[in-house]
Amino acid sequence: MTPTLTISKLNKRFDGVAALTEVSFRIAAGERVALLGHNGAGKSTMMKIILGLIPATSGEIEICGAAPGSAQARAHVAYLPENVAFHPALTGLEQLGHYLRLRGESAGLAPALLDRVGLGHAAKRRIGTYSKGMRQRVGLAQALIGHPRLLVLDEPTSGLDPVSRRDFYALLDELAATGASILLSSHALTEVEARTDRILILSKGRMVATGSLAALRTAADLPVSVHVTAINGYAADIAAALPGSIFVQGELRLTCRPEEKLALLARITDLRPKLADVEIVPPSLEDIYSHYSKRDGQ
Ligand SMILES: Nc1ncnc2c1ncn2[C@@H]1O[C@H](COP(=O)(O)OP(=O)(O)OP(=O)(O)O)[C@@H](O)[C@H]1O
Repeated sequence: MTPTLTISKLNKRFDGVAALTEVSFRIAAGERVALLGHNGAGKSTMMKIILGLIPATSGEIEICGAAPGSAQARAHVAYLPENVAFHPALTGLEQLGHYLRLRGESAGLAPALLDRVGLGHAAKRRIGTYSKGMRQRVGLAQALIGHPRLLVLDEPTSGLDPVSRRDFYALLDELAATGASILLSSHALTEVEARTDRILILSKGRMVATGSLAALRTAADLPVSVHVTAINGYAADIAAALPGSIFVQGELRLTCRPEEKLALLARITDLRPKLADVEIVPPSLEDIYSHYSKRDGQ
C-alpha cells in the first residue's frame, strides 16, 4: 500500500542555515506519529514543506503520491496551527459553513462536523464565548472537511487542560482508526508517549531517532528504576540488603541495567516478608528524549 507521506533525503537551507538535513521517513495510513525536537529543531519547517508553503532545497516528498502544494496533495492534507484564530462574532456553525463553502462543499455539513468534535451543543454560540479547548475543536472540525488522509497538527494541545487534551487525543484515535494519518508536533512528552504509534526526534535539523516508544527504549538501553516499599520498621534492613538504594519519599529506589533487572528482582523477592510493594519504572519518553538530545551535544 502507498504510504500517505513519503519523505526522502529532505534538505532545507535558509541563507546558509541548515534547518533540515537528509531527513527521511514514511507515514502509513492510520499511523499516529509524533514529531519531537527542541525549539529550532526544524519541526515547523518540515510541516511548512509538507503543506507546500515553502519549497525544499532538495529531496523528495510525496503526499498520497502527489507533490506538496499540488491540488491533489492539498485535497488530502489538513493543517491545524498551534494558535488557531477565528472571527469571534461568528457562531461555530457559521464559521464552519464558511469554510465548507470555501472548499466547495455544502454548508449543510457543518452540524455533523461540529457534533463529531463534541461541539454540537455550542454550534449556535459565538466563537468569542468559546474556551480555548472549544476553539481547538473548531479548528479540528475545520481540518476534517473533505476527509483528509493526512492531518498535520502543530502543538495541537498546547494550552489545553488535561480533560480537553484527553478528549482531543480520543478524537485523533477515532480518525486514525478510519485510516487518517496524523503527524503532530508537541513538547508535552507524557501525552505523546501514550497516544502515538511512532516517535520521530529531530535535533538541529537531523533525525536522531525514529521508532515506537518500545523500540526507542530498547535502542537507548537506559537504566531501569526499581522502587521498593518496606513494611513499617524494615526499611533499614532492606536498604542494607540492597546496596546502592536511596530513600526517596518513603520508598527505596535503585537503578540497574535492563539486562540485570531479573536478577535484581530475584534478590528483592528473597526479602519478601519485609516488603510491602515493588514497582518497576521503565525509562520515560522524557528520559529517552533527553538521551538522544544529549547524544547530539545539546
Ligand atoms: N524563514 C526563515 N529564515 C531563516 N531561518 C529560518 C526561517 N524559518 C526557520 N528558520 C531557522 O530554521 C531552524 C528551524 O526552525 P523551525 O521553526 O523549523 O524550528 P521548530 O522545531 O519548529 O522550533 P519551535 O519548537 O520553536 O517551533 C531554526 O534555526 C530557525 O531559526
